[in-house]
Amino acid sequence: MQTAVLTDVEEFEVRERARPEPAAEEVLVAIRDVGICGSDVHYYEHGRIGDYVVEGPLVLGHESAGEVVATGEDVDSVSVGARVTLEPGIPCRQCAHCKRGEYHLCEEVEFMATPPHDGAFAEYVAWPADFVYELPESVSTREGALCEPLSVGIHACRRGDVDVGDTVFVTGAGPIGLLVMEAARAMGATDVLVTDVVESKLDRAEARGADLTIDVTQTDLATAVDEYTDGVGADVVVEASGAKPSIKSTLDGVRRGGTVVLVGLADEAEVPIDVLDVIDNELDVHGSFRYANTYDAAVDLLADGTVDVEGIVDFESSLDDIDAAFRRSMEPDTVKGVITMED
Ligand SMILES: NC(=O)C1=CN([C@@H]2O[C@H](COP(=O)(O)OP(=O)(O)OC[C@H]3O[C@@H](n4cnc5c(N)ncnc54)[C@H](O)[C@@H]3O)[C@@H](O)[C@H]2O)C=CC1
Ligand SMILES: CC(=O)[C@H](N)C(=O)O
Repeated sequence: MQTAVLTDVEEFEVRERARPEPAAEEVLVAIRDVGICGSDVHYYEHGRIGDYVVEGPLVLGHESAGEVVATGEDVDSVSVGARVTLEPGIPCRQCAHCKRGEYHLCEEVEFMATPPHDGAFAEYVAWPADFVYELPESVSTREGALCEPLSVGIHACRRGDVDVGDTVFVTGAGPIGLLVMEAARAMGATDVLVTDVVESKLDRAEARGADLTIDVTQTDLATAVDEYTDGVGADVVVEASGAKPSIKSTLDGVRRGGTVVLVGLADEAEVPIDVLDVIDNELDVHGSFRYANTYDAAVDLLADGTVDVEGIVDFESSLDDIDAAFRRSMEPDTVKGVITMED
């Protein structure tokens, strides 16, 4: 089978590898669509993300979906021919976190395309049957692949306890910010405010239903949020840019007693925030890391049309053109590219 292997910084090779055999509890999936995530692009450009260093050939890609073509002998939950989306993190299933249901916090999790674990830019992937989710007919494999970033959005909104009638303020209109916006709407938020520094990203957010978009290079964020909320502030702020000034500004947008959810990963781990502000205004500040127990909800939201992930996709490309696809993904206007493999 063909795989796109990252062999060096900014260097892919499309290589032949042996097709994997599914273990007893696994299914073999013929991959159809794989989204290109910011983290894939980061590994491509820099060969590392923080302490995760690419030390050998690595297959990137963790936003994937395809068709089951074989099942291991113990699998009865899914059949050959089913179209499925693959949840990319496999936990140990034994530790205290796994047993509490917070399996995304498992220290032993093996996450696709996070060194040393290979990802899904490959014709076939063998994957545990309990971490694939069947797609109904109305959901394409391209949409199925985007259950991954949608899951990040769902989890962030759950962390923020987004509720009916809330005003949610999202900083950063990349794929994650846009899907936080979609998830917040699905959970009942009535007003969604979005910031960015790139005009086309804000146009996209507006076209997808943001009630107010704020270009923070032109407009003072605190004033804009104040005006929109009659001086109250947003109930929930979700930081989805990873930009240091944006992280600091979350406290300017949230109401007293409100919640800040930090999703964006800053280049530097330390970003000073005003703790007196947090205490005085009794803010809840939550980290949000990946997701757990979100895929069923993501598939349902796509199936009934509550959430539209197609609107974040800019282009589709093939495994053979993966290098050009990654270069295009590095452009500031691009939100999401998808690698598609024909059957
Ligand atoms: N906590 C988690 O589990 C996860 C975290 N992430 C992180 O979330 C962040 C967002 O992910 P993507 O949407 O894929 O990234 P992205 O880089 O595509 O989008 C970030 C957006 O923020 C905008 N931006 C830059 N500076 C800004 C500022 N000062 N104010 C407002 N917007 C600003 C950029 O123009 C861009 O549109 C990244 O930091 C990523 O590493 C992504 C996935 C999972
Ligand atoms: C941080 C990322 O973008 C990636 N999706 C991950 O969960 O590791």
